[in-house]
Amino acid sequence: MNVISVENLSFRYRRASEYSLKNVSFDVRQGELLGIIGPSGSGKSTLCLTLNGIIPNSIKGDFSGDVIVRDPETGEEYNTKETPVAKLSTLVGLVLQNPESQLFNMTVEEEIAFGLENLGFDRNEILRRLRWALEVTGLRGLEREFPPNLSGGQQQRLAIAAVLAMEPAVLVLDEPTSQLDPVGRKEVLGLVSLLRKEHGITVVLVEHHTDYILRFADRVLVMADGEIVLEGTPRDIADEAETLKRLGVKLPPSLEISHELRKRGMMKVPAITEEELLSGIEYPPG
Ligand SMILES: Nc1ncnc2c1ncn2[C@@H]1O[C@H](COP(=O)(O)OP(=O)(O)OP(=O)(O)O)[C@@H](O)[C@H]1O
Repeated sequence: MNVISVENLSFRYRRASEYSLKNVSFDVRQGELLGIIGPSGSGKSTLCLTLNGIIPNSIKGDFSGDVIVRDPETGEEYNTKETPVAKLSTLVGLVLQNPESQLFNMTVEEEIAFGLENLGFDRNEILRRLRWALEVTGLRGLEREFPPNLSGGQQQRLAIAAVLAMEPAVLVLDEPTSQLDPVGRKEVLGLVSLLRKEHGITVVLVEHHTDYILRFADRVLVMADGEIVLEGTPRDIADEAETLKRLGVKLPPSLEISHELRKRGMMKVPAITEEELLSGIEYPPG
């Protein structure tokens, strides 16, 4: 089942001369981790903003095509251009690059409960979801902390907890690690893997660390200049190392080295991991 279907979507910001999205079509399948990569300015953040209806409902411009969100529980379909963002936000949870910009409550637990209280859930349901979100994101014990006092990785996990508490059908993460140090990055990507594997949560992840996407995504979209230029499994995408380089996508070291070795006839298939790199080298060249 597709939880989101994007059909012939084009979007140009007000006053912009160029379209930021050009005839983009793809689906998000229930339970998958869909990775999105592409050079800076290729339209990844703009695309994320269309998935929960911020574009075109709050950020206006020239919008054509459709984004359809399906509620997996009821099967109901919502066209984002006809549905308020408040409703869409309960189905598509969006987490942005900068955790600080998303946190505005005095304590961790208030931050997580905030959206639930606004939706009018009863006290028991709020407590149940609060406990679950704290547990999953590893924030138990920090309930009373002032969010700005948390580390970057904890803050981003809190932003994810606040969104997860709404029990959305899809979690959309727009470069959630770009403002974090390596420790924070590991915490957040570890959480993404856990959500996908142990909780079956559907995740759309924009990440410029291609390494993680190629290792752990189920499917990958590559964007360039507002278009989807490649779509496939991580293996399919790794096979297009030359195209990725041309587009300005930074390759993970194993893929970069295996790409060079393949050109020299010293490797047959691209290596995503170091293990694949080490076991795939052929010498003398075949
Ligand atoms: N608010 C805006 N108004 C006008 N143009 C914008 C706006 N936001 C983004 N753009 C333009 O839209 C295009 C796509 O930008 P977008 O931020 O979606 O790309 P991106 O792939 O997410 O880049 P990055 O990896 O740097 O975040 C760029 O040309 C950018 O300048």
